[in-house]
Amino acid sequence: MVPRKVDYSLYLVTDPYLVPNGTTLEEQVQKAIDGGVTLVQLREKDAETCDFIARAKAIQAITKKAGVPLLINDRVDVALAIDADGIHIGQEDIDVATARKLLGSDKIIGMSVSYVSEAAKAVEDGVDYVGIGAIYDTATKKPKKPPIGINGVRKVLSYLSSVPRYVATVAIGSLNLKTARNVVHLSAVPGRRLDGIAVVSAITAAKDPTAVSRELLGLVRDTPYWMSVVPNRDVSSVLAEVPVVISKVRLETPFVHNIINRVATNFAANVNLAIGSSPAMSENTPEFDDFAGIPNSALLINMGFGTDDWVETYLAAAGAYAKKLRPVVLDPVAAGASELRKGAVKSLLNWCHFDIIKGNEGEIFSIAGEASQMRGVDSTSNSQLQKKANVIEALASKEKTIVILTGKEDLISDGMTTFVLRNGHGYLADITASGCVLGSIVGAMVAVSLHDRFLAAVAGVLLYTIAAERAAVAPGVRGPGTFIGALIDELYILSKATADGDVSWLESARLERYVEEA
Ligand SMILES: Nc1ncnc2c1ncn2[C@@H]1O[C@H](COP(=O)(O)OP(=O)(O)OP(=O)(O)O)[C@@H](O)[C@H]1O
Ligand SMILES: Cc1ncsc1CCO
Ligand SMILES: [Mg+2]
Repeated sequence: MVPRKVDYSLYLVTDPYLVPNGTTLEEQVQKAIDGGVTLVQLREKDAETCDFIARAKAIQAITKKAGVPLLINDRVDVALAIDADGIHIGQEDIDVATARKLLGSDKIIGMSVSYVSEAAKAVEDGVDYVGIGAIYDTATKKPKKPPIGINGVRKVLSYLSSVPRYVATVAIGSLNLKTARNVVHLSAVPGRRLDGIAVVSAITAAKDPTAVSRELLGLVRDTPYWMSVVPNRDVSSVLAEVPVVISKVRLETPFVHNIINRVATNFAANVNLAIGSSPAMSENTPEFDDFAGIPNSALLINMGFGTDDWVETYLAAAGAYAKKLRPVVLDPVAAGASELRKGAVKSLLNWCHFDIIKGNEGEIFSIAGEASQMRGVDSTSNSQLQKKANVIEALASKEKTIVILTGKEDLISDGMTTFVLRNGHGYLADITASGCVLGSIVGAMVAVSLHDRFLAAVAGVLLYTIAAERAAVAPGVRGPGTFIGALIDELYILSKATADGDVSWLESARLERYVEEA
């Protein structure tokens, strides 16, 4: 028999304990289907068999009317009793061969998997789909295994792309409005992406399951802006747009939420004001949703200080901005300097998407898994340009991000185009937090230039490094101390001049497109 075509895009998995007071599971399922749920799994871990079957019949009346398939969790007998469309089984449940024999070839059989080895077994046994997870820590089910994150999904998808038979995939485990978009689109590997997401609490416990379902379906189906890269960018056309971005910051006063270390806090806040953006420094989780909801907001995560709960704070913040479809910049300060930092960056890249990642050579190489000479928070520069360019192109492609690698020369890549920028002044390496502050400037730029993050990065670096050149020779500047004040002044002067239409300062821009020598 030809397998039926199932739409896995938005797969509701029910949990009777999560239904809000004053409503019923049946009502929640109906509302979820009204919002676009494409597949339903009835999960009743504690129900008596007679109650399970009664409820299954009630749910089936709803799903049948809508033409949505209904699967039963774990219980082949219940599935047979109501002639459901299939079952979902876990690693410790009935084996696939027995289930298939009982159900027949035209029923859907799905299985939970966490690793490639489990996926391989499930494929061999003949399942129709695998539920990959748990992606995040999930409150709805006690995790038996550590959550696998976006990288775990990538591994299973890569494996499945090499299998001749098409086995469908959904991700499961804390998929919600904050996480779904990143998981679906960031986990994609060449030739293969998730068919959908399985959602438990975000829909079952929702006050408005229709609205949540509709929004989740959009996140699954709509390709986010960060999946597409403009090919063949040339210096002159990017340069022509730089003043537009810098002016927009001054005119629109974007809100830049900095989660930043105490060394850099005051400097970064003043620099934001100098270029016309509106800074807020906060690590207070309960206000993140409000901040993310401010129009033209952007988030900078600067992991300068390692506190006990830092990763949780960063994840909460990145999630809040992801939900509002607002940009997030990562400054992985001293990313390779300690095991703690290596682990933190790894977690962040496994759970979140970043629009821009900015770091010095040591930091970026560490994230990319490349050896470098880095020690402490200082960068070194003994890699060849080519090596740097190759590393950041690969990192940008993989993470669907823009990478800025700072140093005497700054390199910026979107994975396809790489620019080398040669402005700046040695004083920038003699003061603390010069890199941190650049991260905050780039946050302001990307807040007004979401559709072109590469341009935002170029605009931020040019404004900052040319301001530094001018500050270094400004009257009264004698060294790093006086330089800091002059740098803030020059950022203010150049930003205002640009908004007033005077862009002559950009004539000193020294940048070129990096082209690998044959
Ligand atoms: N020797 C230099 N000459 C010119 N510009 C420089 C030089 N060193 C750094 N810069 C500039 O300083 C800025 C910060 O880059 P850098 O690589 O020093 O960051 P960082 O080491 O992460 O800084 P920090 O950790 O102090 O915040 C960039 O804009 C870069 O272009
Ligand atoms: C010096 C220092 N220590 C932690 S963060 C920071 C600022 C520069 O990265
Ligand atoms: Mg430095």
